[in-house]
Amino acid sequence: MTQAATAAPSRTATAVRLAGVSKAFGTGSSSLLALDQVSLDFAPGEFTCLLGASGCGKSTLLNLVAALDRPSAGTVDTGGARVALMFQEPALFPWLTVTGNLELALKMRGVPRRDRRARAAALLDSVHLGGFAKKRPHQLSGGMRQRVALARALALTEDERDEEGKSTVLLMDEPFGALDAMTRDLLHDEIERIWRTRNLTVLFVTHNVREAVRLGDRVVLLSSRPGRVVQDFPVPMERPRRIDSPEVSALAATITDRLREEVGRHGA
Ligand SMILES: Nc1ncnc2c1ncn2[C@@H]1O[C@H](COP(=O)(O)OP(=O)(O)OP(=O)(O)O)[C@@H](O)[C@H]1O
Repeated sequence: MTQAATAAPSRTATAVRLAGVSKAFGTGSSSLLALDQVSLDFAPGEFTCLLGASGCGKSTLLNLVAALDRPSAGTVDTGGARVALMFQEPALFPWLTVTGNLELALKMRGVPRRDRRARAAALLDSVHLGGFAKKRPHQLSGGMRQRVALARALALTEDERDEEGKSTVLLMDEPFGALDAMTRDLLHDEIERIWRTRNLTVLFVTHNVREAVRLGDRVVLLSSRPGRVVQDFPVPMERPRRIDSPEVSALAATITDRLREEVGRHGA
């Protein structure tokens, strides 16, 4: 990840910048080009949904932004922002209580012991789970576990220094993919509220086109093998949006047609 010593003028308008990013796995004839020359800018506080057929490199892109992997070419610049990642599976520690899971994340962030209990309680309140502090993950529903996972992702961006004005980057890899439609609807409202109040820059991967239009300020469509940006759709509808509204359905239909074209082209 590029960490420039001095802030470039563009830094104020860009939370994450991918410039000419390619990622190949393997070498020689067995090498696979997962991402090819992807250039994307994400503004601070912007909610972007990434869509594409299976295998188009969406998770690879998130991994690069999280610095879990390095690009084969090009640069990924987060300007030193705090980056948190949330997956489809909540992956909580089953032997710890809900509070224990959050306190551990806060400890990893360097939050002093004396502050952890109160910070964990505040995080739990922010995802409306204040009454479940002492429960263990298996005692919660799937939706509740994802709320805890969201609180933990937010905990991983907490810092004892209160750095005003720095947008936190939250990477979400199909976080609601395993949930039923009603729970997912509720969590859409939750994530939208938290995104607004915390001024998060969100990169949200999904296979669900309506979900992308419900949530995103923009929807970026990627092609497969190699992953390239096919089209960047702005989502102009006012919030709050309903996933089953005619406006969301109409734009989702347009994007689905474009996605089908891409899938047809690549036989994915
Ligand atoms: N560590 C790896 N080694 C080799 N190939 C990989 C590796 N990680 C991903 N790939 C390949 O790179 C391509 C992109 O994978 P990636 O998981 O990023 O796609 P995706 O769009 O997130 O897929 P899905 O929607 O199915 O989750 C795929 O062809 C995948 O097989």
